[in-house]
Amino acid sequence: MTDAHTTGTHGTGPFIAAIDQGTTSSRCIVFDKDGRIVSVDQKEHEQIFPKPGWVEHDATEIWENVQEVVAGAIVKAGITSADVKAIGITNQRETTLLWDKNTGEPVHNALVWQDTRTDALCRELGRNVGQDRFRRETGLPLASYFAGPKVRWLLDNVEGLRERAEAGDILFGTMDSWVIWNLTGGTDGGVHVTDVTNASRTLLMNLHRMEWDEKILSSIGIPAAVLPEIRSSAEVYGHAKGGILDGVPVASALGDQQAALFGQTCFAEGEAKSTYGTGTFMLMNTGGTPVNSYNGLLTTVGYQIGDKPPVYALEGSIAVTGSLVQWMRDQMGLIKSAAEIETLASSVEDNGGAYFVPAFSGLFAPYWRPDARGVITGLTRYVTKAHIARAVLEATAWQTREISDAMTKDSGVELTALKVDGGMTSNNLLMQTLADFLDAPVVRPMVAETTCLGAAYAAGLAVGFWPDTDALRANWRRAAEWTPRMDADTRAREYKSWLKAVERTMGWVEDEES
Ligand SMILES: Nc1ncnc2c1ncn2[C@@H]1O[C@H](COP(=O)(O)OP(=O)(O)O)[C@@H](O)[C@H]1O
Ligand SMILES: O=P(O)(O)OC[C@H](O)CO
Repeated sequence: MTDAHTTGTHGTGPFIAAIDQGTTSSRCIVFDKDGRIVSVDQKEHEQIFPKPGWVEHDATEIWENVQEVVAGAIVKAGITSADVKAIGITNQRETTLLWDKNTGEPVHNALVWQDTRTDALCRELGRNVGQDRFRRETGLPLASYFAGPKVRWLLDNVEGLRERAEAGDILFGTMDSWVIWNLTGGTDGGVHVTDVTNASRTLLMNLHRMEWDEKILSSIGIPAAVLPEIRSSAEVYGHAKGGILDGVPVASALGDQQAALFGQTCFAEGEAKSTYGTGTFMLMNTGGTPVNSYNGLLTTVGYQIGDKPPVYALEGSIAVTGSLVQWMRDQMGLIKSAAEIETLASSVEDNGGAYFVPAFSGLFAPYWRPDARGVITGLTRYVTKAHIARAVLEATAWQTREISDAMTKDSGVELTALKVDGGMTSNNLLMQTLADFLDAPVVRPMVAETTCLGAAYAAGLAVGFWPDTDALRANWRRAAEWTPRMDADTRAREYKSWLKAVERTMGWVEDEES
């Protein structure tokens, strides 16, 4: 089951270049008209952990890496800017940066989506403003995951910053805004924009009006002067200035999970995808109206193509999945590579009674409990590292099952099949376990790089490279499928044990500690 990517030119073009500014790395992929990969370049950046729970990125390093991978991908493809019809942008969402618009210098490292330093601030806002108000206007629960409280933290903690922000010298952006501003000239006329999908993750955008919500801005304490203009996900925002793609239109921006929804061509209501990387994010297209969640999901914008109405989505976000495998490798030393977890887990028949709930940053969907911490339960002397490896993989599958259940309750749509992508989908045992726990088929497309593909598709639509979404659908091809094999009794018994293990994580962190 290999993915059909190759490197080297497909025909003579033209092409679309997509930049994915992700949590652990930045990459650029060049696609041809059939949505096939022509070339890839990728570079990791440093993860900075100044204190427990704090996670930062150096945005200057990120912008340097972006320029490097763009040049790398173009050179590997053996093409020039004249062959590239548009650039699409996709990005890790929520990661928050403030920079000086006169110098282009970040005022502080970016605060990454996993960073929990705003937990106490969120509790305070919840008491003063009320949880319901945020849910109603923005579709999101008040949580440290989102950008708005991170902006407030920076304004409160970087000396003199609030005055500079109020004077109009400071710009806020998630990574899409930072990359687009720099790409289009930076201090020399760079455009300061974001798209509706990224804006829908800030806790600051009114989900019904697609505008910054003035009342929420004033209750969090963020001056409007720092905010980017909110635009659709597929339109020309400006043109690259300087660099290897000088003059090429910058024509899309989508948060990475929404880009994957787009790349998986989930254009019809009820279609869903789940992306298995550092964390896991399942999104379901819910059409033209936002669906309120009563079961711990997020209501978010799926995409908006130019001046067409926005398409909404329900999202279940899981903070720790692939990063648990990394933890087994780097912190525990139980495996040497991420792929080895499959070999180890396959050496036993089952989990030996052990369950691993990786609530390392609290629990995200459907619980939203910052006070939860990780547990391994059911331990006896019988349990070996192979059983733990199995429990690690099962944790990802059970968390997906919980989200899928919540989605069915909120949307009324029963999952008939799940489209998957991301680094963890190369693990066959995990994919089989997922099909077993969901009791539904799991399918993976030929081009597993759906995040970049989605950004490329949106940019291509904006410049007429592809005529419409039907043309994109025609490119989707199945590479692999896993069908359920587990009997219903075993599934029900195991699910019950999993839910019991989840209960054990709650309330570990006392209020004053977090
Ligand atoms: N064979 C595998 N089995 C389980 N997990 C894997 C495997 N290969 C990669 N991973 C995990 O997938 C993640 C990388 O996937 P990727 O989609 O590149 O993530 P991201 O885009 O979030 O950086 C890592 O956390 C890694 O531990
Ligand atoms: O960069 P990724 O793939 O880890 O995705 C991160 C998400 O966008 C966080 O919401």
